[in-house]
Amino acid sequence: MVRVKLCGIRDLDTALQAVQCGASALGFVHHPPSPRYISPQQTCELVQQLPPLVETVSLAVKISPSQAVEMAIAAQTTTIQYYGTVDDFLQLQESFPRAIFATWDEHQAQQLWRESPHAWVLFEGQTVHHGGAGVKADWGIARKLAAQYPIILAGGLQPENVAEAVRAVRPHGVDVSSGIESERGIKCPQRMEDFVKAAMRGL
Ligand SMILES: O=C(O)c1ccccc1N[C@@H]1O[C@H](COP(=O)(O)O)[C@@H](O)[C@H]1O
Repeated sequence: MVRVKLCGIRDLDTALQAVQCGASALGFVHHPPSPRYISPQQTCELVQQLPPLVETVSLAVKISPSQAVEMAIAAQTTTIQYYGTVDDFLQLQESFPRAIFATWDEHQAQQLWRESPHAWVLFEGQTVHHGGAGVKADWGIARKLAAQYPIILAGGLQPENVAEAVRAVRPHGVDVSSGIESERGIKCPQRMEDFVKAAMRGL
C-alpha cells in the first residue's frame, strides 16, 4: 500500500480531515516565507489533539541540524523533512534518526545513499523556493531511484495525476501540498479525499 503524506496543514480541523481521508502522515511547514507556515508551538498544540498512529512531519528548510532537531522537539513531531546539504543531513540523522532528505537532485540522492544506504529520500520537482510550488518531479529519474531504494515522490502531484505517478514510479509514498488546495495555502477537503483515494488506486 502506498503511503500518503498531506503537507502544509495549519489547523486542527484540516488535520483531522486529513486523518479521516486516510493520510498516513501530516506535514507542517516551519519555514516563515511559506504561505503554509505554522510555528513549532502551534504545531505542538495541534499534534497533541491528533489520534494515535499518525505520523507528523516537521519541514526544516535551510537551517542547521541542531536547529531542525530543536524545532521538531518543540513541535512534538515524529519526523523531520530536511532541506539542506547531504553532510548536514548525515549529522541530523545522528541525533534524530527519523528524518527524510528532500531533494530534486539525483546525484545528491546517490551521494547520500553511498554514505547512508538506509536514508529516506523525498524526490521532488526543481524549484527556487524549496517545494510547495506544484513543480512536477522528473518521474523517469524518480523511477530509477525507486528501483534502487524506496523513495517518497513529491512535486506537482494532484488527485488528477497521482494514480499515474504511483504506477509510473512505484514509490513507497507520495507527498502533496499545493495540489490539494482551493487557493494558495488553503486546503480543500474534497481534493484531499480525492488525492488519497487516487493514490491508493494507483497500485
Ligand atoms: O509547502 C510548502 O510551502 C513548502 C515550503 C518549503 C519547503 C517545502 C514545502 N512543501 C513541500 O514541497 C513538496 C512539493 O509540494 P507541491 O505538492 O508541489 O506543492 C512537498 O514535499 C511539500 O511537502
